[in-house]
Amino acid sequence: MREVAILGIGQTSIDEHWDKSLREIAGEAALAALQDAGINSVDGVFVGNMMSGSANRQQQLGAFVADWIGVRYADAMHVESACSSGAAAFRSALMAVASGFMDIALAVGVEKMTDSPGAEITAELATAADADWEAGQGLSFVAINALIMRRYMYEYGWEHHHFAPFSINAHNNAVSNPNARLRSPLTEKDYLKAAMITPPINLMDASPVGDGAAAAVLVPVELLNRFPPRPIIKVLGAGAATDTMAVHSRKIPLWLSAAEKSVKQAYSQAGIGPEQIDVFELHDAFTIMAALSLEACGFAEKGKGPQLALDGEIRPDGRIPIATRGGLKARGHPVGATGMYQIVEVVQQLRGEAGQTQVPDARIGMTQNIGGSGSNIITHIFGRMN
Ligand SMILES: CC(=O)SCCNC(=O)CCNC(=O)[C@H](O)C(C)(C)COP(=O)(O)OP(=O)(O)OC[C@H]1O[C@@H](n2cnc3c(N)ncnc32)[C@H](O)[C@@H]1OP(=O)(O)O
Repeated sequence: MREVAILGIGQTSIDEHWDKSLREIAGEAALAALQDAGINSVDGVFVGNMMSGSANRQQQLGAFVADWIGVRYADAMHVESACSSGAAAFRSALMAVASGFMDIALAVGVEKMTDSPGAEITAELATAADADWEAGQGLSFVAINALIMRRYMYEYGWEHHHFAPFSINAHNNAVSNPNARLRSPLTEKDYLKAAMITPPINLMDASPVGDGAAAAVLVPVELLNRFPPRPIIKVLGAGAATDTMAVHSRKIPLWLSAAEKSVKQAYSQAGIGPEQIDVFELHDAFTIMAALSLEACGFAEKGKGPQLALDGEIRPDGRIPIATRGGLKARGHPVGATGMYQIVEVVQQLRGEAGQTQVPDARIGMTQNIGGSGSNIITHIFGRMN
């Protein structure tokens, strides 16, 4: 396998982009990544997306995006893995470049959710759950996560207000991110008085829907000397694992086994452990998911995730900074694009380009993108080499 580096990154703002089509959003991020890389053609295009078939009546996003950005005769494909489609596209591009199948690959994550009315978005999102045993019984993603959070609070003795620091950290970090969906700071009082959606999850525990795209260009490290000098950000480790589709089939519903398995693969490839991670963009689609992800990745003991947040250790100056550009909670969660936003943001941190929420001396960063309720989890670790 060849070592792989990130040559360029690009992203759009996350918003209700009524003025832009699916192809325009994807193209904006892809062309920004090519421009950042200083190139105008690639060998392969991998496009992560979850719901364009139903929300935008458009499939075949590999050819669709390649055509729009003027890349002809490339190897191009659409990669779908629910909310982890973005990381799945990156992983596909990584395998193609690492194996030598291609030299330059473009990974794009795109989602244009707000073409659908709210009730339809909820139903489209629920296609990532088990159709027979969850969605078909009327469970939305908010409801599934509410059941998990309620059980977690009961088992480990936490109360709702103990989850506030996850949301406050995310919202406060998003204020200085020009691409974030929600850019207002948040206080504990705001968190506590937010509208209840599905108890115990209120509006400030949930990520918002939105439209956006993010992209990255991957090249083998051995070819970097063809390009002008730049900060070298290398992929140090990658892992992926699945779990049962329905949460009720799991022996331990409060433990993200797929996160544990995928992160172990990534740590092992990188030759490091959680103590070496300087910044972690995790999948805080709901505050409970942030707690579970921190535990499964070795940053907190089982049932103790909220303590890290209460102690301030998740802030940019803390032990394990998370959601440094707003996370899914406030940067936004255009589902199939989210995994690529996480990667772009970690690259920004390692390049020292994260502005007011820059993590001091960040050298190693990790991303973790969750599909379904933990049924498909993809982890990547990146390192700054110069
Ligand atoms: C594995 C996984 O990733 S699963 C996760 C998949 N994603 C989800 O399930 C999405 C969860 N979120 C949602 O479904 C929706 O955002 C909801 C239900 C929380 C809110 O939706 P709606 O009630 O339709 O909100 P609506 O779009 O009408 O917005 C109303 C206001 O709330 C704000 N808002 C909407 N969502 C959020 C949010 N999550 N946090 C904070 N503010 C929000 C809007 O900006 C708007 O503000 P304004 O009145 O100042 O303009």
